[in-house]
Amino acid sequence: MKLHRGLVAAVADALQSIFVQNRQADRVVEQLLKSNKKWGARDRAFLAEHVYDIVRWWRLIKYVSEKEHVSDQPGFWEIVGAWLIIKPLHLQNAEANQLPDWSEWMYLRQDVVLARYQDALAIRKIAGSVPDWLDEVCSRELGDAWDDELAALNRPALPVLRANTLKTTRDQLADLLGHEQVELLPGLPDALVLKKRQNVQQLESYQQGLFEVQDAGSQLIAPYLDIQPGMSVIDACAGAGGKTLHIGALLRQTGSVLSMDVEPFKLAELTKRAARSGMTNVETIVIQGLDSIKNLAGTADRLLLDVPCSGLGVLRRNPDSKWKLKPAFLDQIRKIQWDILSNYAAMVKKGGKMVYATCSILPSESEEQVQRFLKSFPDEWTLISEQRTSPARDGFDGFYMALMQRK
Ligand SMILES: C[S@@+](CC[C@H](N)C(=O)[O-])C[C@H]1O[C@@H](n2cnc3c(N)ncnc32)[C@H](O)[C@@H]1O
Repeated sequence: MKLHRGLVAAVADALQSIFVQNRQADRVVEQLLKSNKKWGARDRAFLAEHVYDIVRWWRLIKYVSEKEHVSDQPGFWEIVGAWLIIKPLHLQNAEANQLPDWSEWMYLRQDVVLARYQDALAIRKIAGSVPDWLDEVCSRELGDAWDDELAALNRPALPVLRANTLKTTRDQLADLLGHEQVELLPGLPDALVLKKRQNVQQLESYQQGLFEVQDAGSQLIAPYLDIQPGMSVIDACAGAGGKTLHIGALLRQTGSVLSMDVEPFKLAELTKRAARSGMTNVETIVIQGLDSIKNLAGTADRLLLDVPCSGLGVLRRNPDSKWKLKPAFLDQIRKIQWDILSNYAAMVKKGGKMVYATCSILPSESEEQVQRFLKSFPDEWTLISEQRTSPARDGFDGFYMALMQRK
């Protein structure tokens, strides 16, 4: 594809917004696409793909362009140029681009970039493009499995849809979207994978609430609660409601769902999404300290704790979090997870069940928290089962879930 100066400049500007102004990659791309309505489909795809690829391979590209130690303004044009040079070697089936003779690339030496690329391949944290501290933490916690997980987390994920069974079935949805566009996923009764990336949220079927975009790993969590009709379910870290909506579909308008969070704006979004999905048995509560939890002691048949976490299981979708996460945040978030698990469990009735879930590949946020909980409350709680999805093994995002029962 012939390179257009305007598009390359837009990629460089987007990187500046992400790395200098610290903005979220998906927001930056969305805004750029919205404000450049004249770009055709190929241009739009070029911009989105190149921004995400460069964010994903940021450390590797800085290394090959000899900017490894420039943290502030590394020269975004040269970064884009270096990526265009190594991309055909680094990604399968990537189109090669002839770099035009533009002044911004005057000092970019193709031979140096290619030689440094070969050197980089021998150093995991550079070839796999992760910060030193993250490579150390993951390698310590996962051992040899980290190599494969890292490789899988660096592959972009295709969008997975969940048919909203309050309004349709998976087969009807596949008919509507076109069978050539989608694939089924064995073991996930409501899931469809889109064969090609596209903005499905613009489709009328989405506006009508016939489906949600939800990764396959995430679609395993609500069913893990073992929900029966008529139950009262609390989703205590409900956010904008991805799992609340799935719980609603499993309850089939029987029973009730109480969705809680500390962020009112997320619950407001949840309420809108629930209305679109046709779910009528949901209420929301903004958590204001532990009193909100104590008031609900012993009221839930089922409790979902989809706790805040590092998000290291979903790096395929949010590659910029590799650069935004900090070690101190990990310590802080583990403490919050423990506070939630040890305090919120009291909302479950005797004999009721709870799922503790994370989208992290780290045992310290997942298995180890659950083990600590079971050791701290041996007379009250028992583990029924636990499960992990692995980006390397399953091709899903990396989720963890543990099902526990109150004695
Ligand atoms: C992993 S996200 C939840 C995603 C959501 N369940 C979904 O499926 O879309 C974790 C949520 O926990 C919320 N949170 C953070 N601290 C909390 C706390 N102390 N109690 C309850 N929720 C909390 C965050 O605001 C965030 O929405």
